[in-house]
Amino acid sequence: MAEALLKHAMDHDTQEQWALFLDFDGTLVDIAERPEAVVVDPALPEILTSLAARLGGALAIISGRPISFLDKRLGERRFDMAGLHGLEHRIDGELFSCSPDDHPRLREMVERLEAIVRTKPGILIEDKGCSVAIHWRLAPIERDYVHSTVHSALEALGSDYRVQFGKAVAEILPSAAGKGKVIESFLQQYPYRGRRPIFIGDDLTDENGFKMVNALGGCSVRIGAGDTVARERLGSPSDLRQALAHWAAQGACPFQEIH
Ligand SMILES: O=P(O)(O)OC[C@H]1O[C@H](O[C@H]2O[C@H](CO)[C@@H](O)[C@H](O)[C@H]2O)[C@H](O)[C@@H](O)[C@@H]1O
Repeated sequence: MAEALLKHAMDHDTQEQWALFLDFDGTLVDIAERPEAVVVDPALPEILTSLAARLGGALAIISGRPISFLDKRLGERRFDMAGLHGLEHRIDGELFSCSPDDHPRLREMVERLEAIVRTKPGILIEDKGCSVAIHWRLAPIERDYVHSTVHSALEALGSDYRVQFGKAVAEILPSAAGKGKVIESFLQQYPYRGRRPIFIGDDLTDENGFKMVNALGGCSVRIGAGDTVARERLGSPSDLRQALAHWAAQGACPFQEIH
């Protein structure tokens, strides 16, 4: 009994050291044909809530999606989050948002892009206010067309904006946005401060976050195949959900690198 209590206390101490950062698309949920078609496993919000409690609240979703979208899928104001690749974030209920009004040139460009792709069936424009994603998953043949359209748009917009490529998507966003930077800023604030970061993601946009946590001596985990600087790998979102459920229930962190 004493041994069990001691083990529990040690596990508890160990949990207290980690700050967990989780990407959304392709990481917590499977990739779907269209942005709005993603399906959240009904057990996921509860698993994340238990895990956040184990980690003293140091759990945040770090996504390219708007926070408003993630709240609808995971529960209103339930989790700390960074949305739009870090352009907006919410920590301990306090929201720091990005206003589309601060991006008039981007807003004009979104209108132009919408008009341009209207003639191209299968290309989807996802207008996220302070950024815009152009998807070609439904029309793979249009990949090069989207690349060249985005490059022309960027020439017109200038260096305040950059492109972020992802899975069958090119996104135009303010140059300052980046997952590494926002993870670093979470780590300067309670309850993340002083903890060792773990970042789990699946895509090009997550590489920047992996680099940051590697540099900070943390743990980086890539979901699925592909070149990466992440130091560990899991096969699929379903493998990750299982690992997180186990961690939430048993208290043992499933990632080898941090043992
Ligand atoms: O940072 P994330 O949470 O991984 O978000 C990255 C982008 O994910 C979404 O697009 C991707 O998922 C879609 C749904 O599965 C899929 O149809 C698309 O091909 C993928 O690129 C989302 O729509 C973007 O806004 C996010 O930036």
